[in-house]
Amino acid sequence: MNIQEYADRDLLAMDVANKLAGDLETALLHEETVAFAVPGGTTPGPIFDSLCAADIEWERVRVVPTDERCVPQDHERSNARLIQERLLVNRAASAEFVPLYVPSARPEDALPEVEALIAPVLPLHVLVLGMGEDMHTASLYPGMPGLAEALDSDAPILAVARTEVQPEPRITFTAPVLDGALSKHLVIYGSRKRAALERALSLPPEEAPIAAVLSGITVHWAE
Ligand SMILES: O=C(O)[C@H](O)[C@@H](O)[C@H](O)[C@H](O)COP(=O)(O)O
Repeated sequence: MNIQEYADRDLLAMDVANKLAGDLETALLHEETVAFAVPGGTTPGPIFDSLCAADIEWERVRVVPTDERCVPQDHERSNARLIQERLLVNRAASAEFVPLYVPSARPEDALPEVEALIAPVLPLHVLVLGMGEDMHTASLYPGMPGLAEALDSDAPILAVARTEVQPEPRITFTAPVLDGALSKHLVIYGSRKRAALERALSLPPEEAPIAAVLSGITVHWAE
């Protein structure tokens, strides 16, 4: 793991967008199609705003969420909506979006259909993650039911029940899929998340799920 510090969040967003464009371009030299996994939340928007204009062969890029809230794509909490509105515009509009959520009575009922959608996309080539102050990443939360499975499952995705910290059920990539990405980036802002990351270095993934994906990752941090 290496940490790159930035003077402010704007500089971070522009530089990370450039680095991601470079990673995607490199992957496109070796692969016919490239899988690019991105998080939801409040952090990635400005990076997307810069990255969407990158002059790369977006038509060969498949964009997939690292995790998804089980809500309709037009819902304000949908990661698919965030990605469609902020990343898949401008030149990046020609990329293919692969959803992690499809409507179903229960999230777990949709897993076979979603797995069929993502199987041709895997493995992940370029990955961006966020992290909460509780050291969760994607929808892998400390102490959540099913975390042990999510940390070492052979299944690429899991349905995660709603908890007090997340108001809706989710679908998430499992830790081995995220950790196996060829190029991994974590973007965090502020001293509290920086301290949480430092704590995670000495904790097991069961207590700090981010610890399951830190090998070889580049951390981008601004206050
Ligand atoms: O669907 C999500 O919410 C993300 O995938 C989640 O893992 C996010 O990256 C962290 O919760 C950090 O969120 P912020 O960027 O809002 O701090």
